[in-house]
Amino acid sequence: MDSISARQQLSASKRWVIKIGSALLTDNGRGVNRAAIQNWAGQIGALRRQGIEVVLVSSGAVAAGMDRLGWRRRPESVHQLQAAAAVGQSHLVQVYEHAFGQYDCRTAQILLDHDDLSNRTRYLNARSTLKTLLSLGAVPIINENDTVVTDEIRFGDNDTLGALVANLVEADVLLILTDADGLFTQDPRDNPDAELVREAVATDPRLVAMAGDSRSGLGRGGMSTKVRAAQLAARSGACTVIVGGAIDSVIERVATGENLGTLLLPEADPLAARKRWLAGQLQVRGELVLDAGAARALRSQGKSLLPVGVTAVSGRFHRGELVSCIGPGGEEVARGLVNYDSTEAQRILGQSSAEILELLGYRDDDELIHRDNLILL
Ligand SMILES: Nc1ncnc2c1ncn2[C@@H]1O[C@H](COP(=O)(O)OP(=O)(O)O)[C@@H](O)[C@H]1O
Ligand SMILES: N[C@@H](CCC(=O)OP(=O)(O)O)C(=O)O
Repeated sequence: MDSISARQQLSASKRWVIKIGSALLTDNGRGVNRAAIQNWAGQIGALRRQGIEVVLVSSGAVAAGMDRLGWRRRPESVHQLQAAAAVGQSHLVQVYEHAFGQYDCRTAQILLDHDDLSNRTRYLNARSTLKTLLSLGAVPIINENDTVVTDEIRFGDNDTLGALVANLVEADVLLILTDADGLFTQDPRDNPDAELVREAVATDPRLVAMAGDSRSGLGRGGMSTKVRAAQLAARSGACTVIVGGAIDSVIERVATGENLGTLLLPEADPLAARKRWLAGQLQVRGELVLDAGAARALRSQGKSLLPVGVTAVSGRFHRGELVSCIGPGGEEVARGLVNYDSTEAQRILGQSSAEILELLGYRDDDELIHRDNLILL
């Protein structure tokens, strides 16, 4: 993929995770930077009006708490860090709520820990809640649940959390806003000759060697966790952009395809990467039996699965879960994320999509499974 088409693809994307780091948010430790938050909220509001959904992953709780408690240096003790996070987090979300309120955007606070994403039930719950919030037009604001995590269950840095959230909500883009203009060939603070990497494949092993640690004393990961986050995000097909959050109108400009910061791309075609990730990630919750025409439409015509081509439904599943599509001869044809739950699927099977509204009283999608969410086997 060349640079122009990859950048243009950003402008066509529909769901972004935006991660904002501590150094940027707290203006290097001088309390929460309200003006910057106000500015990003305005830009995110503009994205939403263009139809792009945004999930925010915001750091800054510890740094904001330290400022409020009058602490100059980041404490060593876990309990002091947790206390600072508790003080800072409530202040942080209050600033966000006020800022987004100016643009008629609702916000929602979500605090996650590692268990929430590794435990199957909690993972699916988190995913459904986030998707529901997005469908309600709210901007979820996520941070690690610092006050309860222990070292064993810590994500450790919000770059990783941002990438896992991008996987969770199947985002197209992970935008990491930081205090450097992007990934440089060496840490630009020590090396004035370091050059900005404009674009690379996320898994390129040279990137990890370029990326160093954090210097601010506020941020945790530095560039190395950002590169690793891009690799994680690429697994579900997301592009990552690492860019300076203080650049004028940065979010809107990246969204128009402007060549800012560092673009890190998934290796394969993003859709193929995402489908591979889906296949490995999720458990099959049920089965749809297809008639011969539907099996052919999926296999050879690259079509979506419509209810009219389904003859039977088994298992209990929710909207968004993975189901298996079985051909009329009993062979597995495909797997995909289903748009209706098992009860709804029972009621609309064999019917044309035009009947969905009458049968269910509402119609979310015409397809039972959209072809973008289908993996042929
Ligand atoms: N190769 C590199 N390119 C750019 N920045 C780098 C590089 N290596 C290390 N860094 C450092 O990473 C810092 C950003 O990471 P960090 O302090 O964790 O920020 P954040 O709080 O936004 O996560 C930069 O300020 C920079 O000093
Ligand atoms: N959960 C922590 C985040 C720490 C962290 O990862 O910071 P950063 O490297 O600036 O994104 C906080 O809110 O302070």
